[in-house]
Amino acid sequence: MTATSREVPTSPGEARSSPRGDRSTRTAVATLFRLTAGHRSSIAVATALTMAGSALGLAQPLVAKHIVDKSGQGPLAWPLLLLLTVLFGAEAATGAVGRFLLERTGEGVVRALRHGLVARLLRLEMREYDRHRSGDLISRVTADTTLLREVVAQALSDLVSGALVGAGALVLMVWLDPLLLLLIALTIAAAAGVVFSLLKGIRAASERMQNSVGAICADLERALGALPMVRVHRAEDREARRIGERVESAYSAGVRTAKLASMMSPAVELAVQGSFLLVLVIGGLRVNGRANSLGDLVAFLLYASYLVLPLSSAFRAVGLIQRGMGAYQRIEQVLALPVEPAEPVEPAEPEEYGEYGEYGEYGECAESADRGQSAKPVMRETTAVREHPPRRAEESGRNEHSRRGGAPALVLRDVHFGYDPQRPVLRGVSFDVPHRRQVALVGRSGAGKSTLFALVARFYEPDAGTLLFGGRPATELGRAHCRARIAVVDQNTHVMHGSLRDNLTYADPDADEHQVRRVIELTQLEEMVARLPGGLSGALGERGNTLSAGERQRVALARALLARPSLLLLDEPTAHLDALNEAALTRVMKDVAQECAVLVIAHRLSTVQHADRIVVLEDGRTVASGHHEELLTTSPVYRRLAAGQMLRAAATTPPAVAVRPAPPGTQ
Ligand SMILES: Nc1ncnc2c1ncn2[C@@H]1O[C@H](COP(=O)(O)OP(=O)(O)OP(=O)(O)O)[C@@H](O)[C@H]1O
Repeated sequence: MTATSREVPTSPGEARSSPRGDRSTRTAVATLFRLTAGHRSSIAVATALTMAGSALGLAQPLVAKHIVDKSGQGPLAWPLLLLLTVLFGAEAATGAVGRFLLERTGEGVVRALRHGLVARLLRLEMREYDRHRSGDLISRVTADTTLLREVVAQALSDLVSGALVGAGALVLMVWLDPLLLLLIALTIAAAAGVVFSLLKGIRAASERMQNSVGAICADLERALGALPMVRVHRAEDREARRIGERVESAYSAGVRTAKLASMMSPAVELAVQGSFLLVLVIGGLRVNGRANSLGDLVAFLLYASYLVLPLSSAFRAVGLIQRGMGAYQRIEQVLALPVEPAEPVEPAEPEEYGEYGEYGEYGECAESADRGQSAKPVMRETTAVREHPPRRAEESGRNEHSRRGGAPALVLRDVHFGYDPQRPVLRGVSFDVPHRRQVALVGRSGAGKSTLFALVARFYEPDAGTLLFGGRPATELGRAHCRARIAVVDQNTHVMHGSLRDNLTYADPDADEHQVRRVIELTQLEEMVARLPGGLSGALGERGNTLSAGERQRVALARALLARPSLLLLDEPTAHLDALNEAALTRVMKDVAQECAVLVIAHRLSTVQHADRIVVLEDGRTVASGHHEELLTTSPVYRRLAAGQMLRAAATTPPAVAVRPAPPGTQ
């Protein structure tokens, strides 16, 4: 079974139609069996073994009865004793194998759930990550499944073996002494009443406990993710208190679960001991009155233990299942979250492949560029990237076709969007990003520039309007194809724990050494690589926090270049750089823009001055577009931006003090 198969709801609609709100034990047991749908053969074998074990166990009292009855009449019946030993050994062996199979089933159920959860968590609709705390989501894959594993492994075997042995014992007890059985049944019914009255509380407490554990993970992640800020503001105690409250809440929910579960124990004990007492007293009286033999009493007592003990473990199993259902409910909530819908895989199109190979012909295009770019950097990149092989041999031929085809790399037509439908962020954005051009996006903070990037990356879908990639509607191309065309370097440059090489080749794991070295050279990371212990194989810390912000940004840019996108999205890539590095990177970007389309969010005059076109965003609308000088005269909004704080002057001098950047998340 996989977690995304029919057994667990995979969409909100399915989840709504599932009996999630129904908290009855019957539903819980039904859920447990539903979860084991892919393990039916193992369960069947385990059940057969358990039945065999039960039969072997049930035969023992009969043999014991004969041994007792015969011992009064003559010498000890050795063959019967031997038979009893064999029966006991065989029962133990079959029981052990059966139990192992059931426990393995429990592990299998949890494995499938974890696979399903991980697959789902990585594919949720972007809005869901805005709505949920990642620490809590992670705890559902770890803490909740761990609890469920214990429940499934233990409760399933207790339920199956308990039900089988109990049923067998019941039949034989009816045959031996129906009256005694009735008395036992009444005692058990009383215990069952107590147990079932406690189940709802156990489930609620367990759910509260798992929620608190999720909150602990989320709050701890919040604090560790912003540790420098926590330290600087001396908030360790405050954070510890905050997380401590969650710990207390988990503790009290755990204690309540334990209290309710332990209240079950006396009820179950009472049923067990009461049953034995009843059998002993009433059965003893009947032996005295010669209604039954002593052997009958011994056999009945043994059967009573076979009935009562498994039933008591079945009661405990039901309690355990309710605890597990608290955890499962949390798992099910995640499995019901909407994921990005699957889209049909588009057949390969000439335009598409052409664009991917373009860095391979960097130099050639630079030479044919008609915009009078400065020769020096272009020449440098000519040699640099000519050695960079196209991804496919046939691509270069298609490149020409695509370039002459001429559809812009990206077109936005009257795009509207709001994270919340009541609060639109984009209210009519239209512009083109032609191939081999650099378009700068400027606007005040909150104007919607990053939101636009999120739409281009298809993290969200526009409420209205159209996005076209290479002349084709984004919806027609499919998300994967749109994303394969782009690379993004944003302000939160994502550097992951792992080696520098892993980080650089993330988009293209098959990139060869030469290609990696070239992008390192392009982004001027050589010095950093030489300094890093282990060089390219050197480990970067969690979120790349062993690097400076500028280094992280250049690593992200190198990774983007290695991906050879047809559209490069840059969010002020020079933001963390000093004047020297800024100038170098600006040159690189200019050259990159000769081979692919570049859309750059700009906060600096130096960035916009190098752009082929500037698009001005104001209140979610494109209000002007053109060249820097042109806009200075035609657009009051742009003039304000350029004159005011929004477009910071190019850094002509490096910052006086190199500030060690805080890890991402604190920025
Ligand atoms: N995930 C989100 N959920 C809800 N609202 C959001 C989300 N991201 C951004 N917003 C809101 O959308 C608006 C536009 O934000 P956006 O980040 O696109 O602006 P921006 O132009 O990139 O700003 P800046 O220049 O400061 O980075 C803001 O009002 C912001 O609060």
